[in-house]
Amino acid sequence: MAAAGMMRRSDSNGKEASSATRLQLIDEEQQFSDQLTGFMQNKWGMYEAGFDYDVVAVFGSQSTGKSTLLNRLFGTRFDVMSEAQRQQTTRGIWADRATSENSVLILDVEGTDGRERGEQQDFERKSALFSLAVGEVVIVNLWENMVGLYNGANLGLLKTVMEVNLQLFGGGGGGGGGGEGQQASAKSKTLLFFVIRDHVSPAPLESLARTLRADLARIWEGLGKPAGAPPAFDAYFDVRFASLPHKLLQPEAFEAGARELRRAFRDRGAADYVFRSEYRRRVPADGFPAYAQGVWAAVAHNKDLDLPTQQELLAQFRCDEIAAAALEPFRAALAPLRQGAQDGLVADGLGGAAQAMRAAALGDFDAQARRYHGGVYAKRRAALAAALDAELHAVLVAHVRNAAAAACAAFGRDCARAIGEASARADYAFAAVVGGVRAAVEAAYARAVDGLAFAGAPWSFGAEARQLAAALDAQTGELRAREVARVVARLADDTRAAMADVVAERLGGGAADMWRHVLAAFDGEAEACDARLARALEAAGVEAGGGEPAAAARRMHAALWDGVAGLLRDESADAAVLQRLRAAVEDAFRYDAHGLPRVWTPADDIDAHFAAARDAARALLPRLARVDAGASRVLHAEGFFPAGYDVARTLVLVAAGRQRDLAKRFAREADALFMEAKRSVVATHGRVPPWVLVLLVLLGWNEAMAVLFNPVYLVLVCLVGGAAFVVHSLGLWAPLLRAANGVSGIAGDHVHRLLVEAVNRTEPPVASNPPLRRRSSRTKAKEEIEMEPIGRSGSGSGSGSAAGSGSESPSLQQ
Ligand SMILES: Nc1nc2c(ncn2[C@@H]2O[C@H](COP(=O)(O)OP(=O)(O)OP(=O)(O)O)[C@@H](O)[C@H]2O)c(=O)[nH]1
Repeated sequence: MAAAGMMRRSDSNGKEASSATRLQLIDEEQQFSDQLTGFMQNKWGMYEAGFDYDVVAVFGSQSTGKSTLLNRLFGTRFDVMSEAQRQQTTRGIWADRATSENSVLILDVEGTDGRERGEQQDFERKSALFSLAVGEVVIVNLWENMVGLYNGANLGLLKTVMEVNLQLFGGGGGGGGGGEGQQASAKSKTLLFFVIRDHVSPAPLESLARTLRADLARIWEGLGKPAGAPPAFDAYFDVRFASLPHKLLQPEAFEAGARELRRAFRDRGAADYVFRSEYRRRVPADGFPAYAQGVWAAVAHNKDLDLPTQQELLAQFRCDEIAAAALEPFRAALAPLRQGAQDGLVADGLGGAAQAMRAAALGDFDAQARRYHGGVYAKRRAALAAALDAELHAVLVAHVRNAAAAACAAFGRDCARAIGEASARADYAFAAVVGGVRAAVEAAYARAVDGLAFAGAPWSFGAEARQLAAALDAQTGELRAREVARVVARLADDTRAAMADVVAERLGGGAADMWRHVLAAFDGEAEACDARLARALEAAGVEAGGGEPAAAARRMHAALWDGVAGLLRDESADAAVLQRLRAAVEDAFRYDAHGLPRVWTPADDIDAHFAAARDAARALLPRLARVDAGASRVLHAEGFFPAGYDVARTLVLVAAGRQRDLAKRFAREADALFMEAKRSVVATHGRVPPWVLVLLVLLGWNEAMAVLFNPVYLVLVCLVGGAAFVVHSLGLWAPLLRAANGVSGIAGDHVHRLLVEAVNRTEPPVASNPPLRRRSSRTKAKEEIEMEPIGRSGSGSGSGSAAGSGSESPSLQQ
C-alpha cells in the first residue's frame, strides 16, 4: 500500500524535520501512492500546468548526498541523513516540487547499494525505467573518487540507465499516433547530468568529464541495440557535468557551487538552462498521475514498458475523463432548452446558444485533451462531438418541429383573418393575401431556425423545411379550394337570383317557347359566370391552362344548374302547377280574344269554349313537367358538367304519377269554373215575362190597395221589404234559403210522421204492406245535389260538351 511520507519526525529515523509537501511516490513495498493527483492539485499547484513542467530524478549510490543536493538546488525538504547516525534514509522514490517559479517535480530515488544484491538490481532497474519514462533530466550523483575507478555500482547504474533508455526510446521511436505528445515522447532525449561531489582533487572538471564520457562510450558500445534503433549515444542522451566542493571541508565553496548549479536549474534565460523542451516527455500535467501510475504498474509487474502504449492508455483514460467533465455543463445548459422543446415552445436565438454550448464543450475538451495522444484525442473528440450532436440534435429537431407547427397554425389562423378582412374589398386577391401571410410565417420560421444548422453541425433541417413547405402548400390548396367553392357558391346564388324572375315570368306565361327563353337566360348567366370564375381563379393563383380551372368550371356549372333546377322544382310544386293550369283555363275561358271578360248568354256554346280552354290548359302540364334541355346551348355540351353528373335527372320537374294526380285535381277545379259559367247564364237570363207581370198587377190590384191603405199591412210590408233588402245586401239569401229548406223539411217530416201515426191508430196494420217512408221531394232533391259529385259532368274527358248540355249537371236542372 502506498504511503505518504508526510510529517515524519526526525527522532524516528534520524532525519531532519520533514516537509508537508513531499510524497513517497513509491514506497518500500513498491506500491504507488494514490495521493499523487491530490498533491499535484493541492500542494504543488502543477495540475493545470499542461506541458509546462519538468521532471528531474536523481540517481546515485546510497548516502552520497543526493537529498542534500536536491534540497540545495530546488528548495525541497527531502530527508537528509543525520551525520551522527549515518543510516539509509531514502527508501523507494520520493517526490516534491521545486520552490522555484517553474513547475519542476523532483524525484528522489532510493540509492543503489541500499538492498540485497538481487533485490537491489531489480529495484534499480525498475526505478531507472520509471524515472526515465517520466523524467527528462537524470542527475547522476557520485563522489569524485569514484570516477575512473570502474566502480561496480556506478558502472552498473550507468549501464542500467542506458539499457532502459534504449528499451524505452529505441526501436525507431515506438508506436505511431501522430499526436502532439506521442511525437514528442518518441523523440525525447534524456539529459544525464553528472554531479561530482567532493571535488577536492586538482583534476579539473573537464578531465573528470572525459573519464566519464569514456566510461559511457565503453558501456554504450557493449550494449545490444534494438533493431532499427539509432546507434549513436547522442541520439538518446545529452551529457552535462558539474562538480561541487567538499561539503564539510569546504562548506562555503560548496554552498557557492550549489548556488551556481541552482541557477542552471532555475534561470530560464540562462544559456546553460537545464530544462529544454526536447527533453520533455510531453505528458500533460493533469495526466501525469495516471501516466506515472500506469508506467509503474507496467514496471512493477515486469511487463514490457511501451511508452507509446502507456501514453495511448493515458490518453484514453484522460480523454474520457475530460469528455465527461465537458458534458456536464453542456447537459446542464441544455436541460431547460430540452424542457422548452418538450413543452412546445419556440426559443429565440437557439441557434447561437446551441452553437455556443457545443463550442464550449468541445473547447473545454480540446483545452486539456489535445495534449494527449493524437489518435486517441481525435477519436475521443469525434465521439464527444457525436454525443453532443445527438443530444443537441434531439432538442433542435423538437424545436424546429415546434417552429414548423407554429408556422402552420399561424398560417391557417392569419389566412382566415386576412381573407376575412380583405374579401370585402374591391381589390381582393386571394393569392396576394395568402402569399403575404405565407411570407410572414415563413420569415418567422426562418428566424426560429436561424443558426441551428451552424458550421460543423451534421444536420441541415432541410427535410423539416421541405415538410413545412409541403404542409403550407397543402393548407394553401385547401384554402384555395374553399375560396373557389365560395366563389362558385356566390356565382350560383347570383345566378339563381337572376334566374328567379325569368323562371317565374316564363313558367307563368306557359308559352310554348318558355324553355327557350329560360334556358337562353341560363346560357347567358353561365357564360358570364365562366368569365367571373376565370378572374377569381386568376386572383386565387390557380394556374391557367391546367386541369384545375376546367374542373372548377365544371363544378361551377353543376352548382349553377343545381340552383336553377331547384328554382324550377320550387316553381313546379303542386300548388304552383295547379295555379298555372287554373290561370290558363281561366284566361282562355273567362276572357275573350281581346282580353275582355266574357258574359255568357244562352246562345253561347259554353261547352265548346270550356272544352277548348281546358284542353289548352291541359297541354301546359307536360310542358311544365319537364325542362326542354334542347333549347340550351350548354346543358348538353360535352364536358359542361363534371363526370357522373346526371343532368337528365334534373330535367324532370313533375313525375308521371304527379302529373296524373295534378290532372285530376285540375279537372275538378275546371269543372267548377264550368258550373259557374252555367249558373251565370241562368242568373242573367232567367227573367219573368212582361205579360206575367201585367197579369200579376191586374190580379193583385185589390190586395195591393188593401196593403197600401192598411197601416198594419203597410208597416208589415215595409218591415219585410227592409229585411229583404238587408238580406240581399249582405248576400244572405242562399244560407237563408238553405235554412228554410232544412226547417221545412224537418217540419214536413214531423207532420208526415204524425199523420202516419194517426192513420196507424185508426186502421189496423197490413202485414203485406209495410208502411212506406216517403221522402219529401225537397229532401230528395237536396240529397241528390249533395251526393252527385260536382265534377262528374266535367270529369269525363272528351265529353265535356255533352256533359255541359246534358243532364249530368244537376245544378243546371235545379
Ligand atoms: N562528504 C560529504 N558529505 C555530504 C555531502 N552532502 C551531504 N553529505 C552528507 O552525507 C550524508 C548523507 O546525505 P544524504 O543527503 O542523506 O544522502 P543520500 O544520498 O540522500 O542518502 P540516502 O537517501 O540514504 O541514499 C549526510 O550526513 C550529509 O550531511 C557532500 O557533499 N560531501
